[in-house]
Amino acid sequence: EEQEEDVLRELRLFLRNITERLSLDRRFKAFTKPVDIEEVPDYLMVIKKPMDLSTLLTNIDEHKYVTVGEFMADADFIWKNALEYNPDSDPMDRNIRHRACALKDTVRAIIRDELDEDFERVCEEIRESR
Ligand SMILES: COC(=O)N1C[C@@H]2C[C@@H]3O[C@]2(Cc2nccnc23)C1
Repeated sequence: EEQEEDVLRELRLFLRNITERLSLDRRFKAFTKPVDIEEVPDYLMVIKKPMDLSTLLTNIDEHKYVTVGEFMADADFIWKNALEYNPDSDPMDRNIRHRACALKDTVRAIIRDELDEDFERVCEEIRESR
């Protein structure tokens, strides 16, 4: 129905805006592109679902997300993967884990501050109807 497509168009605009703002934040540079498997050959042995900000953007444009909750589930893989793959006490691992935690908190703060609960409920009704 046309009104539903209007809602999903607005959802994609909201999700692109969040994703682009995160991509511009220098703290999150390590999360902007997929981890380079040639540079890190064991990455896919440890991490079963790689995710990054550019892939989120592609998914948005491919209409993968019908609710903010579905987007957040993928966004969560970005920081969860970083905590899992970089667990050591050395400064490099601690630094990327700090940035991963900042990413988690920043996504949640933006959504708490900028997502209307009624809008997400309409998206969830569309998801259940399909
Ligand atoms: C989200 O980013 C990450 O989880 N990582 C883990 C990898 C280990 C380390 O840092 C990463 C890239 C890299 N490339 C070459 C040599 N060592 C590294 C980025």
